[in-house]
Amino acid sequence: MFEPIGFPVFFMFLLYFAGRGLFAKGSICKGDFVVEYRGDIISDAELQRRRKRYHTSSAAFMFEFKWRGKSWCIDASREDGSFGRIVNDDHRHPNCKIKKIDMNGKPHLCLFALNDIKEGEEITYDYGEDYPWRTQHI
Ligand SMILES: C[S@@+](CC[C@H](N)C(=O)[O-])C[C@H]1O[C@@H](n2cnc3c(N)ncnc32)[C@H](O)[C@@H]1O
Repeated sequence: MFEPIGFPVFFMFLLYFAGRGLFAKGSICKGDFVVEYRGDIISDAELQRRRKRYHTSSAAFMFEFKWRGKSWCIDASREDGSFGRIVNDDHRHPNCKIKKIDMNGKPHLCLFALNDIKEGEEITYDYGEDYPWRTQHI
């Protein structure tokens, strides 16, 4: 698993429009690894099984993606204290980008800084699809 360098690097804060958000405790340089979106790495079949059991609040933590021609999902619905699952969406000015990293033949979703990030700035990335909140607040 990938660990952020120089822990503690983040703090959590409650945003009126998005629930919890992740914020930088110190400055982060462009290109730096920031945090991993951790959870269970599951197949598409397992995703369909879990989807039937989950409440929508848990389903919000299912990250679906394609990797090497197959559909995958990181299920981060468990409150395990990891930071990646707390990062919110910003499709206009994200400061991080998700990259798929191969580790022992399995995909890991890692966030890297798109630009220098200042202390106190919220960590964000573009979730990549259209989400209802994008038209609900500016
Ligand atoms: C992976 S969670 C992110 C952490 C979440 N804010 C929390 O409190 O646990 C994804 C959920 O956060 C909320 N969210 C993320 N980005 C948002 C945004 N820009 N505006 C409003 N809600 C957002 C949505 O409810 C979404 O389903």
